[in-house]
Amino acid sequence: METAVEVRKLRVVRGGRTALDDVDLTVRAGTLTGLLGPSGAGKTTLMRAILGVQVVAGGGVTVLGRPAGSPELRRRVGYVTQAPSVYEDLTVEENLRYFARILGVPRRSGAGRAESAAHESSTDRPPRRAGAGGPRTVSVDEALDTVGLGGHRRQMVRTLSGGELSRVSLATALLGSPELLVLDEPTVGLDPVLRDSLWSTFRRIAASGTTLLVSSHVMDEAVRCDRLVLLRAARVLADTTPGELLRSTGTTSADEAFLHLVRHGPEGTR
Ligand SMILES: Nc1ncnc2c1ncn2[C@@H]1O[C@H](COP(=O)(O)OP(=O)(O)OP(=O)(O)O)[C@@H](O)[C@H]1O
Repeated sequence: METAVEVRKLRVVRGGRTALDDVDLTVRAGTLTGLLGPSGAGKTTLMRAILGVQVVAGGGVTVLGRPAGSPELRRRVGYVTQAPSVYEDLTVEENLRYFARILGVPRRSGAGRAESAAHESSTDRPPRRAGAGGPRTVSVDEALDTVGLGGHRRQMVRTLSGGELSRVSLATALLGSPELLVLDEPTVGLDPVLRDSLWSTFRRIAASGTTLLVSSHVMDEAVRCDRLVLLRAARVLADTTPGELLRSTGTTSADEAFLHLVRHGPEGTR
């Protein structure tokens, strides 16, 4: 399988503190990878390095076959930070149309710069990934449907709930039809029902072939991922699958598994 992100011997120092230390990581294309770890573990720093906006002290990051931060990756990689990046005094649809115009994305489905998928329904399919036919454009309608905000399109952003607001930011990132989507703690502060619904959205997006890297400090979200990378104190504690994590630690929840790894180290797994 193709590699979307390759991190080798990455070392980052921020404000005199080692934020990442000798980090190796491979993210395979088309997978949903969870980046988990406690506050301060280095998750945001690693994401920033993948985006190419982090000064690094050693090692390197390759994204979609190019050095992280290469100009040509700008359209191919989407990033949603913890801070909402949409305009409060516009409606949901106005925000999306605004960002679509900047990106040169058409309003309607399938009519973009890409050739493919002109007949895809906008309601039951997530945005599709670039295939042999070249990059495909995700329309405003498709992005709204994918995040389940079709019914809120005329609502002012400032009146949305926290979960809806997160999903507007996610929808704007989908517009560029990124091959890699990097989401920094998208479920923080949301209730379990909303978190569950967002994770279902991530799974749908991944099923369409997009690579997702999603950070969280809620360990139990780990089970929704194809792969898990556990960070602790600037280092990778484990790079595994949810099933293997539980099996190797002899635990029944991701929280317990993490505690087991902290106490006994990766070598202490059964
Ligand atoms: N500008 C900075 N100056 C000094 N230290 C910093 C700076 N930015 C980050 N750090 C430190 O680097 C370490 C990693 O931070 P990072 O934001 O990557 O953690 P995180 O895992 O994303 O945490 P959280 O879950 O709380 O967002 C932390 O110890 C943090 O205090």
